[in-house]
Amino acid sequence: MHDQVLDPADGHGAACPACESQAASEELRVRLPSAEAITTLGDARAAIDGLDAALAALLERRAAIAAVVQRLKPVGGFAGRDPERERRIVEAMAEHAPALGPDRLARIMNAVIETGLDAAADR
Ligand SMILES: C=C(O[C@@H]1C=C(C(=O)O)C=C[C@H]1O)C(=O)O
Repeated sequence: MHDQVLDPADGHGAACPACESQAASEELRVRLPSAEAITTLGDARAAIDGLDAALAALLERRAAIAAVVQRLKPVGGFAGRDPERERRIVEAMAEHAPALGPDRLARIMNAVIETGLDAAADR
């Protein structure tokens, strides 16, 4: 098992003020269990439950921030969908998830982005 800290500013060159401000951000520490170290069904499910709890928190936070983007853009919501921005998001994510690769990540992120736009419409 190992911990890994992902800095959102990495690879972007520009710092994120909301990430740097202690008052405006929280940290989520996530244990990243190694698949090779897991040998039982119970342990595998426990590891998945831990990762899913972190994923849920990240997805909810992402949706809230995507909703802010929709309010700030000249045309928000589904009408303001930006395929080029979405392609760059997937490309950047693929660097962190080479085993999934850009095609699978694109499918995942399409669902994440569409669900976020749907949730933003309720805000
Ligand atoms: C958030 C934006 O709006 C839409 C939603 C996106 C997202 O959830 O990441 C990405 C691109 C757009 O389709 C944006 O333009 O940055």
